[in-house]
Amino acid sequence: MRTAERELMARLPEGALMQRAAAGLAATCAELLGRVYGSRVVLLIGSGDNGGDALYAGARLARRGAGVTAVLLAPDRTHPGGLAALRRAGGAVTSGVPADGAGAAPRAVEELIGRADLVVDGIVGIGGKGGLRPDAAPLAALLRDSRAVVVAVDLPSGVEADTGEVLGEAVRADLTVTFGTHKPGLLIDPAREYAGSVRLVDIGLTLPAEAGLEALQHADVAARLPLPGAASDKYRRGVVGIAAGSARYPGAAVLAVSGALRGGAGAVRYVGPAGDAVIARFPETLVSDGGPARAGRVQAWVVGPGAGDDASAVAEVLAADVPVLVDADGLRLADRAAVRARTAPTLMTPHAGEAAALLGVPRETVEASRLSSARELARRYGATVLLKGATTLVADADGGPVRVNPTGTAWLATAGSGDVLSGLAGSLLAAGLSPLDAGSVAAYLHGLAGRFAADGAPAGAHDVAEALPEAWRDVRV
Ligand SMILES: NC(=O)C1=CN([C@@H]2O[C@H](COP(=O)(O)OP(=O)(O)OC[C@H]3O[C@@H](n4cnc5c(N)ncnc54)[C@H](OP(=O)(O)O)[C@@H]3O)[C@@H](O)[C@H]2O)[C@@H](O)CC1
Ligand SMILES: Nc1ncnc2c1ncn2[C@@H]1O[C@H](COP(=O)(O)OP(=O)(O)O)[C@@H](O)[C@H]1O
Ligand SMILES: [K+]
Repeated sequence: MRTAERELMARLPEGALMQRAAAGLAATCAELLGRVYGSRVVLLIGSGDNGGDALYAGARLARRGAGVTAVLLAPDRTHPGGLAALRRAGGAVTSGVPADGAGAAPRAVEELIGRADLVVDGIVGIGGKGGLRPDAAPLAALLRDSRAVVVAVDLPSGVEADTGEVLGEAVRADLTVTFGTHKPGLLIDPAREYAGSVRLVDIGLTLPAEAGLEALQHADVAARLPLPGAASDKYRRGVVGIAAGSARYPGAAVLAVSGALRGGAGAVRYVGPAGDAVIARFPETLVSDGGPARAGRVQAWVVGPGAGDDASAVAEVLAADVPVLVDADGLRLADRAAVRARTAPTLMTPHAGEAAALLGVPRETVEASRLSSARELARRYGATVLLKGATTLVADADGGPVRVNPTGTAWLATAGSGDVLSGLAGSLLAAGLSPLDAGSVAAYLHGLAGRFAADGAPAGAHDVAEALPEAWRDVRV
């Protein structure tokens, strides 16, 4: 962002970029207010350009008849042009600095925020680090109890722009207006949750071709879906092997197969102790006795869902010279050296708890730092890692762009939905997708299917699997 901004700024008249940002911001605020004239708007203003954006937007609203007051956190270092514009437009200004530099915001500011219809958070944007400082933190705390709509400028102040971490107090916004491109902090939890809905304002930047973080869209997924052609047969489409389930958890096998049948492979082979349950539900499954090594040929393996303590199946699968997806119990049973020694691709699909166990850190650490956790796991195991949870991330071992899934929904937090995902992703691997594509396309379809299956009401994992064809069709339109 900074590089792209510098290049563009050098070619444009001074302040042009900020005016574009402010115009987009003001338009969104006006839309949220409905009636601008007579509305009460409070601007929270830090010392940088983020505050400048907010001040210019505030000036636009004041010219349309809003009562606008700017609360300055650094009265001596406020963006001068923005402040002058607000004053010219008839806006008011007050200090937001706590009496002793920390603690509570001034009483007058508390009252202002209490009466506001809309608050614009221009405390800090991409220039901030380390959570809000003690002088700014009380303002974020005040917003939590306010009835006003909170609009964050570029990012909710206090979240880490590059990682999605939240290191201390941060603003919780209803909506964030961001400029140029989405920042990781708007896409990855926990920060994502602070942003509310996100609106992107194009300010004319030329962005680098390769980003640190990528989010597939419908067209990207459609282009990666394995579709049968005239020359296809079931073997050419790919056979996926599922080594899952146990006497205790036969359902995991059924659910993994249900995902695999809807992932584009031409056939699904099942090995394990839940063959009867699988056949009863899905008669098209090729069930074989004996371990993975004695099953027929497959183009990819899925091992682990509900597998209990069968370490031998995991070892046999890891020894196979085809792409392998390791999930759930398989992650616990897999030997790290055996994973690292593999020459065919490996895709690991831990949730935060499993990732924490693999990294030797508490679960909360993984949840608080998803991006670095996924990258670190991928690096340590020399594998592609799909980290499940509120935000699903897929990281390759080579450190290239990480894929963030934009379709997830909390309705997916239901037992067995991860088993569906692993079957689905394994099927895509068997159909020839790279682990990065298989993982991110699977997460995308799975998220959509979760939304379709739930549609505002709880859905079980089997409902998610049954909604996968609808997700395919939706993506292909
Ligand atoms: N460049 C452009 O063309 C365009 C840029 N745009 C906009 O500019 C924004 C970036 O502006 P920026 O670089 O001035 O930084 P910014 O985010 O305002 O914060 C820096 C100030 O905050 C302070 N501060 C730091 N950490 C803090 C903390 N934890 N808690 C509290 N305060 C903290 C720190 O203060 P200091 O350390 O000096 O005391 C510093 O002065 C960007 O997000 C976008 O909105 C758009 O207009 C489009 C065109
Ligand atoms: N809060 C959430 N928001 C979005 N998706 C979630 C959330 N919690 C869990 N998920 C998704 O639900 C699935 C759960 O998988 P997993 O944890 O393996 O459960 P199980 O082992 O019961 O199948 C994953 O795809 C995960 O990304
Ligand atoms: K902000």
